[in-house]
Amino acid sequence: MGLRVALAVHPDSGKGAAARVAGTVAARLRGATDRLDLLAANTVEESHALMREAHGAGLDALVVLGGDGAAHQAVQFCAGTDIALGVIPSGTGNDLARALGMPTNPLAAVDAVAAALLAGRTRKMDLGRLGDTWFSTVLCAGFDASVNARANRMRWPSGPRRYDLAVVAELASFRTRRLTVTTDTDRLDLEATLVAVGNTGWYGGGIPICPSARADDGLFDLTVVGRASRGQLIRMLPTLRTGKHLNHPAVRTLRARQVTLSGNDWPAYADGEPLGTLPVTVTCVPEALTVLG
Ligand SMILES: Nc1ncnc2c1ncn2[C@@H]1O[C@H](COP(=O)(O)OP(=O)(O)OP(=O)(O)O)[C@@H](O)[C@H]1O
Repeated sequence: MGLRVALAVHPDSGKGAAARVAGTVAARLRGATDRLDLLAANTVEESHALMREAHGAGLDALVVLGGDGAAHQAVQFCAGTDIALGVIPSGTGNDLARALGMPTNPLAAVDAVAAALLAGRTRKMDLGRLGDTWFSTVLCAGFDASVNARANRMRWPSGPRRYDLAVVAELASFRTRRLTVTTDTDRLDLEATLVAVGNTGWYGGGIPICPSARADDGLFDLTVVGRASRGQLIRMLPTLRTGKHLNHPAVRTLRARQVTLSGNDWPAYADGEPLGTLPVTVTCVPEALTVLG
């Protein structure tokens, strides 16, 4: 039996960017496989059904063409299996692709994925787990999750500027809340602005919120921002893009295998997707995912 690969496409990702390159991406991947199934889905449910079907028929690798939301769906299928995940970024955020060091151009990325398939080049990465749901990048709650929710609702603009505008809009209404962060080694009780639990470093389209996070150390890196005035937050915002926010006196960092966030009912977002409300307990599962490249 030869190399069997499925290409999961979320056509809408990146305002239709995925649909525009899907044909070329499929053609380039086909050359590196013995069989390529195209799974183009316009709803999450349809995407899950197609992935389940392909999975049942035996699959060596699942390559996803889309943004972090599409990758999040594919991770659910590959986690804890031998099916290798390839990520070809064509969304607005692409933070998993960034963490994997994939080229940002989808055509360059497909060439990298095809080369990895041909060479059988895979590596393992850790994943976060919340109940039955896996996440690959950052779980966040508080100000950043409110920004994420608002950015998801916005139709304009596309790209990272959408997050910048959502930040400004959320600043006007956001209130700090009591938060308890309990890890296997620490406990913090504080009036908090936000908390980010990073398996990898970036969220929001390239913001290095947990700049020291590594996906192969079996640990989460946490960034917790305590009480900060609107003025302090505004001054902190530009430093988010450079990782300098960690120097701010309101910022605490922790490293842990397991984390419980409690003390309020903030919504939690992971990989840019809503994952319920606090309290949540998340665990870093070492080497839970095989990735191509
Ligand atoms: N096949 C699919 N069909 C419909 N919706 C999907 C599919 N896959 C994922 N989604 C959902 O669509 C939303 C946006 O998709 P996606 O993240 O791929 O694109 P994006 O928003 O352009 O990129 P990014 O998340 O990197 O900013 C996500 O909330 C995701 O859960």
